Amino acid sequence: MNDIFSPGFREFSSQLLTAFCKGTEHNVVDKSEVIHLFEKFVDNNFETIQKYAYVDPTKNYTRNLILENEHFSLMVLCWNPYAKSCIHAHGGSQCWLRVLKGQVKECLWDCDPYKESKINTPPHRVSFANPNDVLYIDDNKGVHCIENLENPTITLHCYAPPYKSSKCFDASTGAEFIGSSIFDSESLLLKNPNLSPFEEIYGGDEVMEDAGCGCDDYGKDCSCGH
Ligand SMILES: N[C@@H](CS(=O)O)C(=O)O
Ligand SMILES: [Fe+2]
Repeated sequence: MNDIFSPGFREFSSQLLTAFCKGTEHNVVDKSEVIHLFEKFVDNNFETIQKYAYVDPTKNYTRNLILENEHFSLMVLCWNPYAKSCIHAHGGSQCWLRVLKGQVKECLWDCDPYKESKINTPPHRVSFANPNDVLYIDDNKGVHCIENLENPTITLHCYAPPYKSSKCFDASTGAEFIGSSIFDSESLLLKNPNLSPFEEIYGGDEVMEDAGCGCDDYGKDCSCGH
């Protein structure tokens, strides 16, 4: 394991590895076990994780890899205000997203990504996730897009196993295309010349206000538990 990792990272990484290796025969991991590991790790290592938070102000969102092995990848994503990912599947991986700072809106289409060639309906479900909330998705659950509202936002993602490309759908036409997952930084090595630390661009550690639950937007379920 690389020396840049703090003891907290090493412990978390080895616990994740244990969880992912023991999986089931279909290689599917107990979601709640990973959520529990996320909670423990983030609560004790918030400042270390923030060191990975680099931003390219010209992009929707910036992808910063912390670590990757054959079982999982762990990354910090930084979302500029009003950034949005395309509607996408996750290449067969299980995905956990925890909000560290700010807020995200998730639009979910409850469909089989590999049977669809176009997605041009409103989402089936919309949820909002605030600091400490965890969203989970895999291709059986459907496809999603993540949107950031006005607050600059940082999220921690884990994908098991890692995926390099996935099926995406154009937000305006609904047409499918393949998107590649490119990293702007990898284990603190900057790959993109436009990167600056999140704190330099958006300021320090002021507590972000809980923007509340917007589950009435589409009158459907909300994962916030309201
Ligand atoms: N899955 C996306 C982020 S999100 O929109 O869930 C990615 O890895 O880029
Ligand atoms: Fe995603």
